[in-house]
Amino acid sequence: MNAAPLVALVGNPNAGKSALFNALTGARQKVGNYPGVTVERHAGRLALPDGRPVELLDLPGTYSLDPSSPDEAVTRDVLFGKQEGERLPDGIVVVVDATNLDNHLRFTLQLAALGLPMVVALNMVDMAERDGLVLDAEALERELGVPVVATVAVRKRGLDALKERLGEVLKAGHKLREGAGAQHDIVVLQRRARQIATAVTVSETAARRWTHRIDAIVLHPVAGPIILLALMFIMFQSVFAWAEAPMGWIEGGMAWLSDTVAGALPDGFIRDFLVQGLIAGVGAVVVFLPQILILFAFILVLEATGYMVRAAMLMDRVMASVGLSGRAFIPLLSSFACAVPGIMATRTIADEKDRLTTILIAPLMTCSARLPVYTIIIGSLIPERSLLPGIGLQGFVLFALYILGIVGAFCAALVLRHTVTKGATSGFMMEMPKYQLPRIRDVLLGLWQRAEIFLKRAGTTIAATVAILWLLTTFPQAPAGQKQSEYSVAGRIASGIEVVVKPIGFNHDISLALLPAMAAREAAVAAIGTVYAVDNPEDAQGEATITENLRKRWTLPTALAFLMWFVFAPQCISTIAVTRRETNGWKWPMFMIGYLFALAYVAAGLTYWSAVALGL
Ligand SMILES: Nc1nc2c(ncn2[C@@H]2O[C@H](COP(=O)(O)OP(=O)(O)OP(=O)(O)O)[C@@H](O)[C@H]2O)c(=O)[nH]1
Ligand SMILES: [Mg+2]
Repeated sequence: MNAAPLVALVGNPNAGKSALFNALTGARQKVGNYPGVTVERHAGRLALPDGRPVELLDLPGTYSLDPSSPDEAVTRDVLFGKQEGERLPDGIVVVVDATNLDNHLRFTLQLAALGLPMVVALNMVDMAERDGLVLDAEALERELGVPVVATVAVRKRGLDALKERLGEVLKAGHKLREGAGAQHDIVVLQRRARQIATAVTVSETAARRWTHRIDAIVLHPVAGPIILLALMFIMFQSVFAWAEAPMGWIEGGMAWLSDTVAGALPDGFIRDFLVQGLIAGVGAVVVFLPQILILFAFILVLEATGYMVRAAMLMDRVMASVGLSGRAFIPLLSSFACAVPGIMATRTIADEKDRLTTILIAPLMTCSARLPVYTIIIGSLIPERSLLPGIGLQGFVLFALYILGIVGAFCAALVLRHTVTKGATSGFMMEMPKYQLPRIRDVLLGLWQRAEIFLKRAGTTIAATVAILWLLTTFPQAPAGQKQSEYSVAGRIASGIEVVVKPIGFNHDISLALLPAMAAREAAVAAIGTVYAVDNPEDAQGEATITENLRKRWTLPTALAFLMWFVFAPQCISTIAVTRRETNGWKWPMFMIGYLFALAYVAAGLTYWSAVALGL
């Protein structure tokens, strides 16, 4: 006697598979209005209209056939007959949520390519109707080439038709085409899903229509990446253009504070320490607050509108091509704020080697602590010229440095994935949220948090670093004719470092800034400021003075080499510490330090010598 045919219920999480399973079999599987309710298979029985029995399997929801978590893997293994003790299913019922058609059709398209006997249950049509969304099930059937039945699982609507169509396809039967459905490019899948969704939509609300129209542009194969690049470009131009005025106010405030403290205290060590050391050092960093806030305002707004997920999707192909998991996008994006939360966010990556690769390249994303260093060097030594009307050279260089970090990270990932962290890549799928106008309150709250983090750092790590640095650069006092910045303890340490970094064009100022930059990268700016302050104590302090001195003491090749160093070098200690914690040992942080220093040294050296050769 033949066993009853086996039919599996598959689909995205929260599509209503378990509800449909219960309705069809009379079982009582747990249903819940959130993804991931069902985490293992459940079997039940139903009778087709002609009386034949069918064994029905309820499976965990999954976004694709490249599952990223163990419960999702159950679904794939069942479909490919790889699940132990389970036979290959004779057919599948794909459950899609009618209110979320384009997201769910992505997976449906992958499944259709398998060639198994298949019926689509267009579920939750009641919810769709309530939203003013009318879908044409017959048109969907034509587009997909498989039977489509509209259902409302919770009201048992459409069940008879579903059973009827299931009986038909089981009778007809198809063979499983192993390896078919290999369309892994989710942007392509998404586009096809969107086309179908648009074709079968009879009417919809204005909000949904807009989401589709915008997506057709921002996910377009050519326009999409251009828009993404343009947005990033505008972001970096604005960092320079809009920050100027508020930076001036902060400078003014710091100058006032410095004058007030200097006026209130008698000449001597304490006054110098406070004015030249602490206030000047912390002030040199705090002025960059507006730039950091502008950068984050952009990122927060893009996140809130729903655009970031689209950007992730656009990047997925690039990420996959260097062997990174699509899930790495969010941790890498957070690393633009700081690598520490970025590295912690890699915990969402299930595959160990994927995760390790992401951790190792996270420090290459340009964290916000590099911004002050970049902008002061660029502002001082890159001429303020227009490349094109409205496009400044300075903003362009900043943009290029960010891009360089990203390119460097991708190259590193490619190499790592073929050597130390060899392994297969898994794709990813994400739910596409509707577009929304960002809520001002949320954006302001996010900015406030960033400002708090930044100012707290300035008041603690950076203040401590500049205080120590000032002491080390002030003592011992240089005899007449000797430079204080060279004679002092810090100066002598720097002279030692200089031996190593001179070949890549670094001067004594830079050598002195490298150590405090390990505590916090921004401290490099403060360190350079301190050098000029101790050498010329009678000069005014602040950004303008640093700029003037930089122009006098640095050459363009040196400045470029220094920028290059900051793109690649593994600086701050916190990143190293969090890497140690997340990888449970010293092996990987050591490896990270080693490869990043090597990269930084070579990149800075190449830049320096090319710039010299070009006569810059
Ligand atoms: N209005 C309406 N709600 C439905 C329908 N089908 C399912 N639901 C509800 O949608 C939610 C998700 O249903 P589930 O059956 O748990 O979804 P699932 O696909 O099994 O989800 P996972 O097990 O997480 O993959 C539940 O709150 C159901 O009550 C439907 O046709 N109409
Ligand atoms: Mg379920």
